[in-house]
This record gives sequence, C-alpha cells and structure tokens, in this order.
Amino acid sequence: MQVYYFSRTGRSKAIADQLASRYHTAARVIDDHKNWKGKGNYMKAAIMALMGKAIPADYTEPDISDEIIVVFPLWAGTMPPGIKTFVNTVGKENITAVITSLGSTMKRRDGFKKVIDLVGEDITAPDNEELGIV
Ligand SMILES: Cc1cc2nc3c(=O)[nH]c(=O)nc-3n(C[C@H](O)[C@H](O)[C@H](O)COP(=O)(O)O)c2cc1C
Repeated sequence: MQVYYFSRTGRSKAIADQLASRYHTAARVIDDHKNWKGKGNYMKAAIMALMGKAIPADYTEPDISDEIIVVFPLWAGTMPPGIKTFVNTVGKENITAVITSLGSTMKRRDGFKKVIDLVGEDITAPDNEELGIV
C-alpha cells in the first residue's frame, strides 16, 4: 500500500496520514515546491488548475504493481497542477484518487481505478470497503 498526498491547508494530508497509519506505512508527499498560501496564490492556483496545467513535482517513485492511493484537494473542479503531473506519469488506471473538497466533486473522473469524494467541512478517511481493499 502506497499513500501519496498533496495538500495546501492540511486537510488532504490529515486523511493521507490516517490511511497510511492504517496500513502501517508513511504518507508520501507530492511536492511541487510552490508556495500556494495567501489570497493571491489562491487565485493563481485556481487559474492554473482551470487551465489544466501540469507542473513539475517531486515524489518517491511508486511501485505500480502495488496499490496507490493519492489524496488531494479539488481545485476549480479539477486536479492541482502537481497532482496532474503525478497522474499523467503514473497512470490514472493505477490510482485510487481520494479527493477532498468543500462542496463539489471532480468533473473529469474517467480512467481512474477508483475515485472517492470527501466533500464538506467534516471529512473522514474512507474505509477499506470504500477503497476496494479486502
Ligand atoms: C484554488 C482552489 C480551488 C478550489 N476549488 C474548489 C472547488 O472547485 N470545489 C470545492 O468544493 N472546493 C474547492 N476548493 C476547496 C478545497 O478543495 C478544500 O478546501 C480542500 O479540502 C482543501 O484541501 P487541503 O487542505 O488538503 O489543501 C478549492 C481550494 C483552492 C485552494
């Protein structure tokens, strides 16, 4: 089990940490080396996501023969740009996406192994059944 995350305000990281500890592993960060904090950067983040941009991201290489869970926030109805890079490289079909958001869900969701939406202020980590793990 490999649990990856990208997180701006910590919600996705908290879910990734819960999942990782359930599987006795450590959550791995997908790091785009950008500062997304603050209002100006929020706008930048939304615009980049809307444009469908992919930007370089560093992460520990996953083993695609093992389960890969990626926890990330929904940005403007889609993936943050560093996540887009990870997904393009690793392959949607190899990824269970766990997407945190405040009110809506990801629009283009075809091709992922599985997509789980964690919507709203109070979110909890999905159980093994939801993840499709027996
Ligand atoms: C640039 C940006 C765009 C967002 N767009 C949406 C959206 O389209 N729908 C939604 O429900 N929440 C949206 N959100 C809220 C985040 O998805 C939500 O707060 C998320 O759980 C934050 O996760 P994090 O703490 O891991 O960064 C957006 C947040 C940011 C920063």
